[in-house]
Order: sequence, then structure tokens, then C-alpha cells
Amino acid sequence: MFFYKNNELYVEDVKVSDIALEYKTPIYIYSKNHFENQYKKLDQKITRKHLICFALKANSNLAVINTFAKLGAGADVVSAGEIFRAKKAGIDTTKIVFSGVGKTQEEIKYAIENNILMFNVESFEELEEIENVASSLGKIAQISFRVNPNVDPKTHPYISTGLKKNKFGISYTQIIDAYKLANQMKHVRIKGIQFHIGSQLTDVSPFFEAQLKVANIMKELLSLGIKLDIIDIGGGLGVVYENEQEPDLDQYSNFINQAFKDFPDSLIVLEPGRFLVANGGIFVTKVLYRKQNEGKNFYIVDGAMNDLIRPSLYDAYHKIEPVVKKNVAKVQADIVGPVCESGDFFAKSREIDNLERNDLVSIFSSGAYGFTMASNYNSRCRPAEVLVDKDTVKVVRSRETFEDLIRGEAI
Ligand SMILES: Cc1ncc(COP(=O)(O)O)c(C=O)c1O
Ligand SMILES: N[C@@H](CCCC[NH3+])C(=O)O
Repeated sequence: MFFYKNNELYVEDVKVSDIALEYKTPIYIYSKNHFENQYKKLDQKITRKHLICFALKANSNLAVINTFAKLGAGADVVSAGEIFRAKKAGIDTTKIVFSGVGKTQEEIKYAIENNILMFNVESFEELEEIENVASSLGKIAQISFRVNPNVDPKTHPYISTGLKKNKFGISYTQIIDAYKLANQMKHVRIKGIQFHIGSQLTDVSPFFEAQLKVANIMKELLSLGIKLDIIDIGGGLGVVYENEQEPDLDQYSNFINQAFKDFPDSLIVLEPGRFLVANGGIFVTKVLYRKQNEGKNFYIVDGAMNDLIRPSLYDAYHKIEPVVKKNVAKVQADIVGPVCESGDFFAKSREIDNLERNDLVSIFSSGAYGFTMASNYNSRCRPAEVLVDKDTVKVVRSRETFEDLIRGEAI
């Protein structure tokens, strides 16, 4: 959905430079059809009965969530705020799964009142809290446990979650006891089991390793008379940022079928975030100034780490290209923002077209963990977001104003 025609970058049927002219920079631009295609691709590949719960943390713009809601998606949420967003965007609350290691009492209450599908419980103490809140409301909370399967996802250490040293889930050795305890509680109903081992996995074999461990737990539970209706296999499917191999979805689906062949009636829940949205978004920014320090080239652009933090936080690679290609010589340059931090960069020593002031550049693969991780650091207004559907451009979040910056503050 993002391509060059006559050296001009397009999103679907619209020139990116036209969008930048009208709505200014920096700006996030999304392709609705990319989102829909990714969802349908995954939906078709998974042959078992399943429910795709979009992980809202990847991109929680209402219009983006609504695009998936219309295709039948549920939501994977990690806060009451995300439940609120999911509802506003048209997600059926009975398709919401609630993950996260630190759900507060208020969040648990809000989730129960909204009849979510289930809590993915991450500790014994959290289980007790859910039992207590449900009891005080006179309701029954549906739960699954998040197991930490101790599997190496072979991804960036900051986004690995399924190793025993990570804070996530209940350890493999304690998980049966957790189910036994829940089984005796009056206000929780056991629905399933969940795991999520990390993000940006392009090799799907660690998923299989985790799935086999989960299937073993399920067998042990069955021998204790505990049958699970739901197997939540988390998110984590990776995408191509640079030259990675795309995850093999056929293999992914076969692994699921194989690992859980003894549980043919259980519903498979998936929690993809990045896979659905990363390559459906670009971040467009404008060159403000150029300078050379000690022979090093810097392009200073109007976007910054507060808008897109992945390069600063993970040293993540994002492809960067001019919006209009001029067939000029290449140079090596750091592409940096105006924020007062040396960590404020989008690329270092990157080979890129020799740019001029006011040239636009596109930072690709910014649809996931882009705007959702943006902040107002340095009192910078967060950028606008637009959604393109063929030849239609819609502002789905307007650029923040100075008034937005101080909302709620007082002297
Ligand atoms: C519990 C849970 N589910 C789903 C996701 C979505 O992950 P991804 O964007 O890698 O698919 C995450 C984030 O990694 C998560 O923590
Ligand atoms: N925010 C991360 C991924 C972490 C996933 C959240 N569980 C990224 O940009 O890649």
C-alpha cells in the first residue's frame, strides 16, 4: 500500500507529499487496506476455530481499532483505559482479554462490569484480588492463567517476556497449583490458559516450543478434572523492518493444529499487535536544517524521539526514504530530531539521498508502537494521525495544540 510512482511516494491512491502539504509534519499516515489485508491474511491461515484479539498497545487509535472491530476482532488490553478505547471503537466487550502483571482493583472492577471474555491472571495475589472484587460485585469473573513457559523467543532482550527471569506470567512449576486454587474459588470461573513469549518473532519455532509445554499443562489439568475452553497463544508475530524473513504463517498454523490436536474443541485466541499494523503506517517528517560537525553529516528533522521512540529505545531499524526521490548522490548522515537528548535519533550513519531543507522523509514500519509510545517530552505537541482508504484521507487524530499540553494543570 506504500509505493513509489514517478519517484513520488504514495499511500494507496494518495501522494504522501499532498498529505504533508495539507496536514503539515510531523505526521503519522496509515493505510486502512493494509490493516484489513493483514487481518484477513492471518484469519484465513489459522484453520482452527479462533478469535483474533488485536493488541491495542500497538496502535490504539479509535479508527484503527474500529477497522478491526468491523472485521470481527476482539481486543487484547492491558489497562482499563484500553477497555474504554475498545468500547468506544466498537469492540464487543465479550471479546476482550485483559493481560498485564499489575491490574488494579479499579481496573478489575471496570473489566468485570464490562463483561470481558477473561482476565489473563499473572500471580496468585492477583487471583485473590479478582475473587474479592467479583465477590463484592456479586459476579463471576472468567479467568485464564498466563504461564511463563521459559522459552527463548530469540528476539530483542527488552521485548522477551517468556523467560523465567522475566516478570511475566506464573512459572511452569507453580501453574498447576494456581488452577487448583482457582478451582475452589466461588467467584472465578476457569476458562483457559495463556502465554506470550515476546514480540517481533520472525522464526515461529519458539511459539511451538511454548505451545507444546502448554498442551502438557492442559493434559495434566484434564487429569485433575479441569477442562479449558480457551487456549490463548498471545501475540508476537514479527514483521519485516529491514531484511528479516517474514514469519511463516502456514507453519504457525500447522504448529497450533499439531500442538493442540488433543483439544479440538478449545477456542484459539490470538493477540497480534505489530503484525497487523506495523507496516501499515509511516511517520513523515521534514528536514529543518543540515549541518556538518567534524565531517559528520546531520539532518535535523521536525519529528523526534517523543513522536517515535523505537530507534532511541531499542536501537530499532526503520527504513527511511525521501518522500520525493530526486536521483541525487547518496551521503551518510545521522537523522536526528530537535529534542535535547543525544538519544534523539531515527538513524545513525545511514546511507541516504543528499537532502535539502524542507525535503520530506518517510520513516517506514511506524504503524506499531509509534504513536502509542509518543509523549509530550520537551513540551512538543504530539503529531496528527491520518487514515487513508483508497483516495480518501481522514484525520483520525488532530495535531495537539498548546492548550492540549497544559490540560489539567494548575498553578
Ligand atoms: C500479553 C501481550 N499480548 C500481545 C502483545 C502484542 O505483541 P505483538 O505486538 O508483538 O504482537 C503483547 C506485547 O508484546 C503482550 O504483552
Ligand atoms: N514496544 C515494543 C514492543 C513491546 C511489546 C509490548 N509487549 C516495540 O516497539 O517494539
